[in-house]
Amino acid sequence: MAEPRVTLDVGNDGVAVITICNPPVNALAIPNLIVLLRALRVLLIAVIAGLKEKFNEATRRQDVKAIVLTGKGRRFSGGFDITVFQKVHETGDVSLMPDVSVDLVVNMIEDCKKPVVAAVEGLALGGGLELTMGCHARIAAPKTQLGLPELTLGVIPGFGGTQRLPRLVGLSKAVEMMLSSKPIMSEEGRKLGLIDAIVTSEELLKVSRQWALDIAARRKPWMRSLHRTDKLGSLSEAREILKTAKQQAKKTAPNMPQHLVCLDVIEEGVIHGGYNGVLKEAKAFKDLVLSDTAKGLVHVFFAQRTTSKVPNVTDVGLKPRAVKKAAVIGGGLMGSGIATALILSNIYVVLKEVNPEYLLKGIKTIEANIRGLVSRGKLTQDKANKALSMLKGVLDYSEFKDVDIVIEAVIESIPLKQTIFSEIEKACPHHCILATNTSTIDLNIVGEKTNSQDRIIGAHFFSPAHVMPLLEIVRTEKTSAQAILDLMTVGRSIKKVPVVVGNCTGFAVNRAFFPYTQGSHLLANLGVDIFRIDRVISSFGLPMGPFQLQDLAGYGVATAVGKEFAKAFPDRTIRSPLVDLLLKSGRNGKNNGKGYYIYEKGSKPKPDPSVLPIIEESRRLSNIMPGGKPISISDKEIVEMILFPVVNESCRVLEEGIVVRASDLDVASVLGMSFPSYRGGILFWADTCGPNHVYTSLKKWSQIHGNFYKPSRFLEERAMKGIPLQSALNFEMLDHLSAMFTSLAPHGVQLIFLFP
Ligand SMILES: C[C@H](O)CC(=O)SCCNC(=O)CCNC(=O)[C@H](O)C(C)(C)COP(=O)(O)OP(=O)(O)OC[C@H]1O[C@@H](n2cnc3c(N)ncnc32)[C@H](O)[C@@H]1OP(=O)(O)O
Repeated sequence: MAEPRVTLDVGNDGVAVITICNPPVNALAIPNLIVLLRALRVLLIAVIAGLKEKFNEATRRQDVKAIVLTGKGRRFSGGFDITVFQKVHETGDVSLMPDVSVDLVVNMIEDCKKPVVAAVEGLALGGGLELTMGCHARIAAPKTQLGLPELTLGVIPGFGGTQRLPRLVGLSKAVEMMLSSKPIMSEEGRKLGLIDAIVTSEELLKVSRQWALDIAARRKPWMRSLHRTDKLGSLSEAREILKTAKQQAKKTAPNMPQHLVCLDVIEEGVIHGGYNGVLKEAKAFKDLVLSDTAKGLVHVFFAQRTTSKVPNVTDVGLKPRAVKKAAVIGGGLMGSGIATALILSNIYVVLKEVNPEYLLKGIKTIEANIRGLVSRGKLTQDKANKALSMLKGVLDYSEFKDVDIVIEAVIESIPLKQTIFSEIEKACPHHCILATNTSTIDLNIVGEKTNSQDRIIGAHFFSPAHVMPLLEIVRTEKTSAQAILDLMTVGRSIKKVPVVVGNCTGFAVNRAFFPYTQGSHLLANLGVDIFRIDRVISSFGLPMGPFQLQDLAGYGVATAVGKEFAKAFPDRTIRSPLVDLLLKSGRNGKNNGKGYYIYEKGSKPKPDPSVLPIIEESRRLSNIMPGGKPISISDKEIVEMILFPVVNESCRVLEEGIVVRASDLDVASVLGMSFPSYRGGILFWADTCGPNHVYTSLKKWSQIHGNFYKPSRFLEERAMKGIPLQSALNFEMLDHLSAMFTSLAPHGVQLIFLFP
């Protein structure tokens, strides 16, 4: 028999303790369906139903004087069950959302005839925090996380949070908490008035019970948050705060409707009262659940967690080994960034360089990285000192005898890397993982001169390595599952999201995105203004356009990487004279302050008009403008002509098994290339455009502009069969399923595919 998801225990003191039991995070609902047939729709929202049932019972029972609401397993609740959003997205049926805000939080909890106290520990996020705000008091254990992160899922708080949080902590703080989605700790919550008392974990239930009895006996106030106005300030102050917040939101989150909707809903409550605010919130919440933004963000939420599941690695009973000491070879930009990330997570690091001068430079860069975090308030001075005490600079291998992992981060030279790997094979213990941070060189070549192919692995960080969240873990056919698992564990412990990928030129992210720069150069040579291209791509949601990105990376990188890709994929590489011309004219991007843009200290990059004659020259040399005239193109076409080739290459990456699943590439594109998360990642976005539209567009352009746009076989097949690129099903299975459901259709059975 299934365990009850909500329990009720009445003590001798007359207090009913209602406990949410839904590990691991006590999410507030459990749909128990994998495939839904519309005719047989059954959805069990067990926690919500359980809460309603237990609150009914506690209210009815004569022996109950007061109620305490808590969560099992030292985590109050991680909020509403996000898998229900997934079901809504798959079915388009918003009626799957249970009615909670008024039914449960207002009617059963806040307006309950008996006092209700929340006993909160670990975390109370989203709907979890909203339940507590419906209670008449909140007692918390120390260091409990309290937050409303709904905007990161493309929705707004939907159980009254937009109304009660401003009434408990004041409008400014509430707006900040909701728009940033960042949780606060219970200690801050106590100062703000969100929490009534902080007590130890051991005393939490005892104090909460007594608090509830004290309210019942009128020894403590019986507060209904929704009825309060004392912290809202005057109407004119509130209007000013909301106006400023709206202006900010338009600038910082232009493509995310949930920010402005959230502020409108808050405003409704301030002007027309909390209950009206709750009603408007419920409606807006349901509208937003169905938005493309919510679909993309919810997809990324689960996709990110799925990256931790790697077939034949994480499901074969292996245990990760401890990594306490690491060695980083090379103190350049990447090496020092990697070392920074490691020491920040308490991993002891020896940094090796070839001479004292380079070593000192590397250590200084690490110190500057750490200082930067302190000055931005992201790290305390104590933690900074602790991190720096974990670092030792060395010039030889004598410290390598007890390291658990080596990460090599020297320049991209095959002979140098081969020599280093032969040396570290001898200097390190047998269990040590031998990792390289190469972004282009085949791992089999790097390890060719060793007998340790099973522990050779790629640890591909993205620059700046101590900031960017993605870690591509590159495996060859010979890399052992244990080495992969160990590196995944190191990655998570240094707060990266590890994505396991296969070995090929550029691995997953750089390979998928190599057509990004190429496509933008093609458009430039076809006569499209480069600054317009950058503006359009930024409006689409990338942090900067392709030309500004190239300025940032430096043209030397572009040339070196371009050569590798031209060698690996000659059939689909475009040759543009533009970068050579820029280099010849003494430009090297942001590095030397001369690029497509002008870089002045303290101000934003400005388009540099003196680059235009160089672009004209590139157009003249490439000579691809039809009839010698610039093409006419819409903003939408600019996005598509630059990003559809990326989708096309992503399809090849997927088909070749370089990534385990399509959603891994979505996560990698978001975390490694800053592709907008609200578009769900590169392949998810392509599915929203429609594989057939992507295919027919590429085909049309390939007839005009050549092979660069030629659709891949994988894309063609998916487009022809109308199958999403995200779908993990193979073509044979789909043929079989489609035949099966064609035979069922006359009987009125409609399949809702749940593409994993
Ligand atoms: C109406 C309301 O206003 C709407 C809402 O409440 S929307 C939900 C708001 N809540 C959130 O956004 C919180 C989302 N969750 C998190 O941030 C993090 O999971 C956490 C901080 C709670 C815990 O983090 P951590 O300990 O690292 O565990 P994490 O790996 O993320 O999660 C553990 C498992 O719980 C699942 N999970 C976490 N929160 C969940 C939720 N709210 N719903 C469903 N599943 C959830 C994860 O998918 C994961 O499942 P898996 O093991 O099968 O991959």
